[in-house]
Amino acid sequence: MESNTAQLGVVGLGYVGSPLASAFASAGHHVVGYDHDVEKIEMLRERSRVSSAGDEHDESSLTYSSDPMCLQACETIITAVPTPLTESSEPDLSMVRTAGRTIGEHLAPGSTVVLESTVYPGATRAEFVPEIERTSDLSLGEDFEVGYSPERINPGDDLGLRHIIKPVSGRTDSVRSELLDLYDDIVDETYPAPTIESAEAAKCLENAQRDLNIALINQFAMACATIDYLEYEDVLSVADTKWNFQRYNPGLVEGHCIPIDPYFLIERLEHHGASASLMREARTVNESVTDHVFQLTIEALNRRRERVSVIDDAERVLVCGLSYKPNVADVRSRAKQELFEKLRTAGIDLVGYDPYVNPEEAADTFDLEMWPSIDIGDVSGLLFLTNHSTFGDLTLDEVVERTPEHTAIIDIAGTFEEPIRSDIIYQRL
Ligand SMILES: NC(=O)c1ccc[n+]([C@@H]2O[C@H](COP(=O)([O-])OP(=O)(O)OC[C@H]3O[C@@H](n4cnc5c(N)ncnc54)[C@H](O)[C@@H]3O)[C@@H](O)[C@H]2O)c1
Ligand SMILES: CC(=O)N[C@@H]1[C@@H](OP(=O)(O)OP(=O)(O)OC[C@H]2O[C@@H](n3ccc(=O)[nH]c3=O)[C@H](O)[C@@H]2O)O[C@H](CO)[C@@H](O)[C@@H]1O
Repeated sequence: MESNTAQLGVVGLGYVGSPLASAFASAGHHVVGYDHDVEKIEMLRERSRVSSAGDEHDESSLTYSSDPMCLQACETIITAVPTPLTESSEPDLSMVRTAGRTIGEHLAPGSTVVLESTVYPGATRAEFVPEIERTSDLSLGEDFEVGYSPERINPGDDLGLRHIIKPVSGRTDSVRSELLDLYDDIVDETYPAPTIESAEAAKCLENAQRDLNIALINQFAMACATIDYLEYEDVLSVADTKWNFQRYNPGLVEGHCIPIDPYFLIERLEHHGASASLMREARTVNESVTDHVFQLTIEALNRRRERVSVIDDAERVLVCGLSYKPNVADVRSRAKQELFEKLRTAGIDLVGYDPYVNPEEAADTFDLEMWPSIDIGDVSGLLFLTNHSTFGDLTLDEVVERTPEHTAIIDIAGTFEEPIRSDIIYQRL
């Protein structure tokens, strides 16, 4: 593997940027990872020191810095900074613009800048490039070039960066060709996106489609709750036998992709006077699951109250599963924050249990006392929100044995598949 003398810069060393920097370094590139979070840089440097101690790993192939001057030596700069939503669910590209300004301040003429952040179609040229030009006094096309390549890594999945087709686009065919060669060093298959805008839009559409599919199942499952002869699990098990039925499960739709990316496309379509009603309705349905879960939890606790003689005023519910999806540690979740606020407002005391997450991070994120298992103290209910594989080791009988009598089990995640005993208070989505 020939060593590349050109320096490659990665701006934003999070879930996307950090693996990207490592992958390019492992492929022989000289990479500098830049992040404005000093603590993160120190953590990455320490991890790099520990991992390379004693082996011939060329530490110089990947260095980290919180000083943006490190970008001056870079011929290619890849940017992966956050693109969250505002409180009113509008795209917030402020970090993309700030990163553009920082890059512009240190951009060497003749360089190529690539944006990987998820943005609305048109944003690379409309929001990112102008900031680079503003602080660099350089002109796109004359002094530097730009490209866009969406990120499709799937946290918690072994698929990994290398095995996911990577769309790559550039301002010109020649820029795209150079970037395809670059990304071919780290992924098995790249795809030449016709334009930057097609790559930006594809990323949003992929996740909007997933959101829509999940919304269909969520709306059907919530409807089944009012139809006594329909169990949505039964219906899904039958539908799943059709060769082209795509299986989705009902639940809280969380994370930093699916609940967010559709809004980038909604904003852009409506900006141009087109309808995005289907995507909007899917978001409305999926966001309504939070209140549905709240109602189910209260109803289950009320059913418990009818059975227990002594009613303790402050009922306590143990939330099992705090990460945004199964088998990941990432607790970034707006839906759970909203759900917990509703439950606390209703006087419910919450504690948490999740073997996958960092307990301090979860405690801090959700203001929760974290328990190391399900039977640390008295509870009125167990609320299963994330279907971690390890929860599959629990049986309903074991849960009943290890918790106080008449504990309500609200199984939103579909953790338990065994026949439900009539003597326990059990609620599915
Ligand atoms: N996390 C995923 O699984 C995933 C998947 C696909 C796409 N994406 C997209 O990739 C982008 C990055 O997401 P992420 O999950 O890696 O975010 P993250 O929050 O994990 O990491 C972002 C990093 O960027 C740094 N940063 C922010 N502004 C900066 C600036 N101006 N200069 C330097 N560093 C800066 C932050 O300190 C942080 O370390 C987002 O647009 C996201 O939608 C994420
Ligand atoms: C690069 C990128 O953008 N990658 C995305 C990433 O998305 P992600 O990490 O956000 O994970 P998702 O799996 O989409 O889950 C999101 C939320 O939806 C809930 N959910 C899910 C399925 C279902 O049937 N019912 C549900 O309720 C789940 O619990 C969670 O809260 O990986 C997906 C492949 O997994 C990709 O396709 C998708 O592009």
